[in-house]
Amino acid sequence: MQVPLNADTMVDLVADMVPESLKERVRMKNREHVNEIIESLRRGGKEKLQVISDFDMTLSRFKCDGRRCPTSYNIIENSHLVSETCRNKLQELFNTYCPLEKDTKKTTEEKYSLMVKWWSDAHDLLIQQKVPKQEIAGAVKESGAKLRDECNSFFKGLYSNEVPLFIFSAGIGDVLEEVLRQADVLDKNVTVVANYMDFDEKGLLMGFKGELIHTYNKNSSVLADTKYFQQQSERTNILLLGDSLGDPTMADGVTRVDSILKIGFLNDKVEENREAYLEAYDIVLEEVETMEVVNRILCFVYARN
Ligand SMILES: Nc1ccn([C@@H]2O[C@H](COP(=O)(O)O)[C@@H](O)[C@H]2O)c(=O)n1
Repeated sequence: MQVPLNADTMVDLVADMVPESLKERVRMKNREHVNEIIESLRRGGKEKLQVISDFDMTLSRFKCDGRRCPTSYNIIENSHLVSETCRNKLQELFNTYCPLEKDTKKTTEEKYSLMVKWWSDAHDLLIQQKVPKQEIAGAVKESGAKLRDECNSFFKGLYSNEVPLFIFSAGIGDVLEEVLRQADVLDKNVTVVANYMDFDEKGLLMGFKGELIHTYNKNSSVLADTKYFQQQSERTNILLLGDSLGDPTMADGVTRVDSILKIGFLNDKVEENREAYLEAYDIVLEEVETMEVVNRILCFVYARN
């Protein structure tokens, strides 16, 4: 259900943030509230802003030319770095657990242990393959992984306006960093927390570092080093970007939040998932492969002087 804007009291900023071509695919449960948050982000300006984003299927594309794009795990899984038997087992895991991950009828508690099992089994299989560090860049190059349209402007805008970007991902850190490096957007304002590979002295995968991060523990519980958010303590306005129902908790570790705008990319099974996404996010972008709406909001914030 969409709440009508009270035209007497509020300028409809959202109208300027949504290009005509995307109007039908941008939804909000409460447009008035979204207007209020955007206005309050603008008042704080770029100095008060920090961005927290998921990676797979949020910064990276979900589909390209009608075909699914790979996640950071799929990039390794589809490459020559794993045997065919291993690939089949990883795909079996994906086919079993991905629908459970996306199931909006199950609670987070119900999904939690299933996700731990998925990630742990996949890590075990990858470790058995002794994936060589040296060959990750080649696998990324050949993978067909792509960032969303207008992602370059998104990254470069944040960098030139000195706005920090925290990428909080349950994907493979080494792989997603390489995707960003090859797109030439891995700048100094970007911090990544993800599942990083651990290599032996020969550069072969022998484990994963730190606590396992999966879709439903992307919150302060896995941020062993809380220094990052302490360093950003003056930045009390948050723009959060995600694609799953686990992503809205990514800002839980932020020391103080004045305003937060949560934007969710609903990539698949739109009708079925719409209600749950409208509950979880302030703005829902349905099958939208571009960062245009996000960039317009950011430009509006940068423009304050
Ligand atoms: N073995 C696996 C485990 C997870 N995935 C998918 O990767 C996504 C991870 O990362 P985010 O950047 O979105 O946090 C996750 O949503 C899983 O669907 C996978 O492909 N293979």
